Amino acid sequence: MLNFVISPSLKRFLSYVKPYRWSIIAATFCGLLKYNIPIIFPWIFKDVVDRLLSPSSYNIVKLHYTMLALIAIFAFWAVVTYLRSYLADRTSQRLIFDLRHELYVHLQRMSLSFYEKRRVGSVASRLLGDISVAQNFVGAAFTNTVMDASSLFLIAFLLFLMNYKLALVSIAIFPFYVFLNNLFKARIRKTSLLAREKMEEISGDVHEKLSGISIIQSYTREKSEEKKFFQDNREYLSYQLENVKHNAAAASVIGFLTSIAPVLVVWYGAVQVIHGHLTVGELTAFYAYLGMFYTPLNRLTELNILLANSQSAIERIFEVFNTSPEVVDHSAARETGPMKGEIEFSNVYFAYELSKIALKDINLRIPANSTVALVGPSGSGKSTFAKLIPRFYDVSAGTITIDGFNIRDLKLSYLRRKIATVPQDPILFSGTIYENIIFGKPNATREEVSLAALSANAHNFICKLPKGYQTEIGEDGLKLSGGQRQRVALARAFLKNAPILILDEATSSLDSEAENLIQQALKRLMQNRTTIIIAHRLSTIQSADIIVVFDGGRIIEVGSHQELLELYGLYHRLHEEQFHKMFIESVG
Ligand SMILES: Nc1ncnc2c1ncn2[C@@H]1O[C@H](COP(=O)(O)OP(=O)(O)OP(=O)(O)O)[C@@H](O)[C@H]1O
Repeated sequence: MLNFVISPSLKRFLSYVKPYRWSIIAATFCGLLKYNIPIIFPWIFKDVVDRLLSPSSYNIVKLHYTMLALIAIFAFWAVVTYLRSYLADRTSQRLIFDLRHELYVHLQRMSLSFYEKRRVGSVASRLLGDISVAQNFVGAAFTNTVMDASSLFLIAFLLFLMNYKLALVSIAIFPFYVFLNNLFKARIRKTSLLAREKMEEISGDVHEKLSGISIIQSYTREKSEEKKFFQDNREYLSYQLENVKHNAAAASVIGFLTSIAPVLVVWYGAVQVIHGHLTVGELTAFYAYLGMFYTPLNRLTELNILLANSQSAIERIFEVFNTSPEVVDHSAARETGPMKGEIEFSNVYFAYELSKIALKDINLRIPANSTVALVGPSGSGKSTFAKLIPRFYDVSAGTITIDGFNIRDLKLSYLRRKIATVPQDPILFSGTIYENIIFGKPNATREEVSLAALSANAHNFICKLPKGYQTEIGEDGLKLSGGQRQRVALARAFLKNAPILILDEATSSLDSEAENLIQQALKRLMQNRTTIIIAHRLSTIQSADIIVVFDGGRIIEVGSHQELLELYGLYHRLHEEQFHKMFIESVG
């Protein structure tokens, strides 16, 4: 009935279970008592009935003692029941806690490439959903199997002990029961799986479409979206209806079998009583045991599904655990004290995938405290170049040094502490504005936070908010404008005060006042540090010390604005195009 293989993931899962083995053994032992103690009752009931029916052996004092003893036994049963549930559930909850914690720690260390290959929702579902499903493995495999198998065995033994012919009659139904039960379960499982997969697809879709509702409305796609949802929903309905059909059939067929089993017992048993081969007490006990047979039998037949589900959850969890971060510290990685910020790329090549090289033969020296602007057509490699500096990816060939040290020889935490990144569309987390700014330096004082906000031109707008720095932002809080978000992000970078700044210029255009405030803040932020700007608008970077022009993953021009214009190359062309566009926009 049970079929599971000990895969490497399962082995690793079991290593998490190991510290709790004594609790699991104790829970299993209590479970054995919990499920087997009640089996005493029909046996005693049989004696009581038989003695009552034969007044010669009637002993009222013995009856009282027996019943009192039974109450005491059931009081003990209550204690082991408590212990069984408490120990088993406590163990599995602690196990989930350990696993979830370790998985989260592992996820935090995973390299960017890991997240780029997966949907965040699916990673989160492993952290939250799969771990809970895996928990069943402990309950089902370790405790239920032993408990249920032992009570089945004990009941069958008692039945045969009382009357082997009646025992054979009573279990004659079970092979059919197990066969039909498995048959229906397999069908129900198949349709439930299809339904669950469909629902996953639908919820992914709904999530995506509702987040992008403005696009749907502006392209007036409501009707076609409605139609697509209707089709998906109908497909889901058809799986569910199929399921309903199987469930109903299973309830009727299985119900029929479980109802006729006692009828057969009473029928054949009554004949045996009439012929004097069986006492009434024994028949009553038979009847009661038959009822007790179904609970463990049912659970054992369901165990396969439970084990299959929890095993696939375990595989999914350990698939993440078994993926190691690509970018890691080597054993001799070190910190080197204050950083000046001179960056040098030497013969750097980089490919996200083997077949496609994103950066080719990059050689560039960026002096400390200079401002370097990266320009070039979309997809030419600017962002990739910037991502290599904090080692979000490791170079495929060549070296990158900072102050003469290969960045691979520096501790990752040290390297990243020395680099502040301001992305195009800054990410602010749910929480207060204060918490968002202090993200840049968790031990900063209030004065440092306000100073950073002042430098980022954010202090004034924050003070005007109803709760100032303590205003909640994010999903349930205040929605900040694009410009305000950027200034909060700049305040974060001011607070971090790192010697290297990587700035991905925002592409979305802001009104001129917001733009001015940001430009002023940026000028301040760029002072006295090495700044790398991924530029999308050439107008803002003319004063950069070095402009680097990328095309097709190569650096094709390097120089100041004036020098590059005089080259009449790609920069000149891009510059002409942008100014032409701006001119058309301003007159049109
Ligand atoms: N995570 C990734 N996985 C695979 N390929 C990628 C990834 N990110 C970028 N690329 C590819 O690498 C090349 C360089 O992309 P990159 O983002 O560096 O260009 P870019 O110059 O910054 O472009 P843009 O100005 O549009 O942001 C492109 O061909 C792009 O398709």
